[in-house]
Amino acid sequence: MSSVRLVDTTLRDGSHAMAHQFTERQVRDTVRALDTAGVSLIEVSHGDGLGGSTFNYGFSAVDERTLIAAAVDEARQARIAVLLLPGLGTVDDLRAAADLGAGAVRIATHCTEADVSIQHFGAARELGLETVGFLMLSHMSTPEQLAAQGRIMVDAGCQCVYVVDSAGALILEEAADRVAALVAELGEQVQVGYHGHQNLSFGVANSVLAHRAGARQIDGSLVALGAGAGNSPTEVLAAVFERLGVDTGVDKDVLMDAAENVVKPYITRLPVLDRSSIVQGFAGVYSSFLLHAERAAERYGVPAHEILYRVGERRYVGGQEDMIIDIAVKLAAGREPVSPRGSAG
Ligand SMILES: CC[C@H](O)CC(=O)C(=O)O
Ligand SMILES: [Mn+2]
Repeated sequence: MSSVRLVDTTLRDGSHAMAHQFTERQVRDTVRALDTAGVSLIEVSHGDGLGGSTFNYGFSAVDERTLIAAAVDEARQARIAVLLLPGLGTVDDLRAAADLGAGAVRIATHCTEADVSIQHFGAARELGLETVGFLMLSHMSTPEQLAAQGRIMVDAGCQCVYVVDSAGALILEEAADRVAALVAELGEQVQVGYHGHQNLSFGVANSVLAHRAGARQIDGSLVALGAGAGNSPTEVLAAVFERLGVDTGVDKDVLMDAAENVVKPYITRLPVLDRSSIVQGFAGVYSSFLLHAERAAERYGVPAHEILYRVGERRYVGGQEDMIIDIAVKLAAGREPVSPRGSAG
């Protein structure tokens, strides 16, 4: 029987959808439920990773170190992972997380910038952490380019490289081909993972194809709680892989219970497939830009989906959140033509 490891990111990618307002009680309850279900890796951090609580990205309600410590305290079998974006989080942040008991780090770079992670992978291995590399906005690179970037991460100490569909833009073989290229490049040496978003509704289907192409770690979030239209729902991934006879080691019924009774009651904004999130998938926009665009839209009286179309055209990447304001200001001043396509609905 083939197998796959389901990794849960409710408490990290879900932080975007919760505007980074997770409480310690929510984190404890969610970790306990995921741990009981048998999920072996649970990610907990500000949505933008260690050190993300800033004016640019949004302040956390509770210091992420308090949340990481609470997660470690609740987990019986699961390992707690943190996310780190080099340049935002530092090696000192990583040391602090390891001191709190985090056992894994996922180091995320734009899909063409793997070299900025080299120092961080080295430090993580010295700290004895499990290491994962995130190649974000993977739709912007060809399979071959991604494979070359994955090689850089692996040579630096990464044990699993992820195809990260940050924009929820990949459709079926576009996801599978990227996974297959990484598997071909990295061989048996390390694993390959897949992180999907639901903006075009392909999160789960792409995850199945990613597994068939050789991915051995797949991300999900309970109730799909995550940026944009959310992530592939962990409880659905568990049910689908069970139907396909793929061993996940998790109990889907416990996960469904956690989704219904633990996570759904605290969600302030359910992930939805609306015009803005569909435009994100269509135009290839970083999912975490959604709330930033909605806030700018309200402040400057312009449509959020128009802002997102412009962001897609300019291929902005994580860290360029301020450009969302720039576009909104220009749209409001009539200095950005509103495309017929964008205003049709
Ligand atoms: C800001 C980091 C980002 O949310 C990582 C991620 O989950 C993605 O790129 O999809
Ligand atoms: Mn994501």
